[in-house]
Amino acid sequence: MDFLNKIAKEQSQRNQCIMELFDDSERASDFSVCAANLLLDYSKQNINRGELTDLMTWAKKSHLTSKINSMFSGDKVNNTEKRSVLHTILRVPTEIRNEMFGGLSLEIHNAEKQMALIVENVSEGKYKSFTGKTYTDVLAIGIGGSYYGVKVALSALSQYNSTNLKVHLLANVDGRAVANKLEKLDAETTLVVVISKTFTTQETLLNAETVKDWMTGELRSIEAITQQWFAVSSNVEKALAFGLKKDNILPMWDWVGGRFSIWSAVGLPLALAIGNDNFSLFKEGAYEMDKHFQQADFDQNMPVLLAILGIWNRNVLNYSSLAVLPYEHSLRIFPAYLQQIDMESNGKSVSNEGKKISWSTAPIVFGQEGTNGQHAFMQLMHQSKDITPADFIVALRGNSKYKEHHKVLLANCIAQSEALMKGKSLEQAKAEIVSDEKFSLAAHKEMKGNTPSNTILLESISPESVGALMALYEHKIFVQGALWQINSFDQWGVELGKKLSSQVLSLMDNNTETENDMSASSLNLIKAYTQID
Ligand SMILES: O=P(O)(O)OC[C@H]1O[C@H](O)[C@H](O)[C@@H](O)[C@@H]1O
Repeated sequence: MDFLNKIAKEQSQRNQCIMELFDDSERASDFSVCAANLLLDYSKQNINRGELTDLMTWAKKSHLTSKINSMFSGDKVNNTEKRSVLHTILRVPTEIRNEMFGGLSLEIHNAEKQMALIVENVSEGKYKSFTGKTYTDVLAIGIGGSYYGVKVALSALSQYNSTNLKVHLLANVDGRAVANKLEKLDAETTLVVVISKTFTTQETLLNAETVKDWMTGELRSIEAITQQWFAVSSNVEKALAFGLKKDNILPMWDWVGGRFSIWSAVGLPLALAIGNDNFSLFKEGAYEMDKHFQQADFDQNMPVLLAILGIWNRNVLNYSSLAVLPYEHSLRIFPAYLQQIDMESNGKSVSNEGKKISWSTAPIVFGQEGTNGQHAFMQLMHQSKDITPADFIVALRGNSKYKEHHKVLLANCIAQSEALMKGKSLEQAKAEIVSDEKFSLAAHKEMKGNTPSNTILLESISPESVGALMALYEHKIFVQGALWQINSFDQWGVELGKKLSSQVLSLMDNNTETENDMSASSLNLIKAYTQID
């Protein structure tokens, strides 16, 4: 990182205007790249050719190629947990995978077969419920990585739902969320999938217990659980102890990180909605991106470019956030999904060797559907002092029935990236003042501009394009972690809160034996709870 520190110092007085970079007439076409049917236009970034070339050279010198190979070949790149990171092999076509990974490939193949069979039999009504009914609904219980991937892909691909099953997700432990789901469901026709890699996650287990009580109450038999419930977990013992049938437990391997696990049996609820064929296409799209990522030169490599531009913005230009703005209703969950895969992966400050690092890592990722953001937080992006880089994501084709809507959507997407870059000078604002307006109003209308953005174009929303998009960001995050020299695949930072929540729970139950060193603030809050009737 010495190189980055050096250029960050040199750049501290940098006053480069993005618009001026377009004096280079080839910029728009040269600063864009296609892969897996996606197009990334990064010409609105605040970086010139020379700077980009220097960053590429730095990435090469930082052994990025060997780090990429290392991940794909199964080295234990998750060094704190001594695990390989191989979600990518779940997307490799079987014949190629067999050659590369032999025994492991067979294990994957068996899980795929088991999953495809469940999807086929449930959606075709061959698997019946405990009372002999055809399933109408699926309730998937899981949180974090056992939720976001499914959630984002389910909503992105809702137009591809090809079975008659309605899939519902339950992540939040809030009783209101549970009540809200259960009131819509009929125990006789609901199939339940518990997704938990560890099968120890407090929220998931409590939700699962409550749903189990509901179902056994409704159907008056514990046998319903053995028949109507499936689990996806690496902790078979715990899943069995919960009451699940061995044949109904699908594997989750320790070499697949939770937040990268949608490609495994964790994708079961998704496949139950979109069907086996669409699920395969979803993986194929991701595989296209994997091949591109492994083969393309860095200056034509979409994930590498996205990662390096993010590092430029974070570590050289010192921008601390990233707005993710899908101009696409079906991608509305994408910012929330990215928050997990980006911030949980790279929100760290210790190197792989366990040393404190001096550079910043993951930006604060936020966002929502772009059109809605325009009428809310984008005011800040246009006029506050801080610069917020943005990723615009949009599909060229929208809903075929409402073409005019899609034109307006796309127009807004392009206009916002233009406005963020161009801004409006005080002079321009003054020139717009009409005679009965106060001249001082011009200052309020000035817009800072010079805000960098990427635009990612999908031809249309499809299983392949959504798969490719998700793989693109997975790899972007991997590259950033590799260059920041951190482990993107652990999440020790979430542990303390979990431990303290057990202590708090015990105090809430008035358990006087509980050892604690809670602050007076927290003890007061606990007391407030214990005093309600
Ligand atoms: O799949 P599970 O073991 O239930 O874990 C669910 C989630 O909880 C953890 O605390 C982590 O923050 C997530 O990375 C993980 O995906």
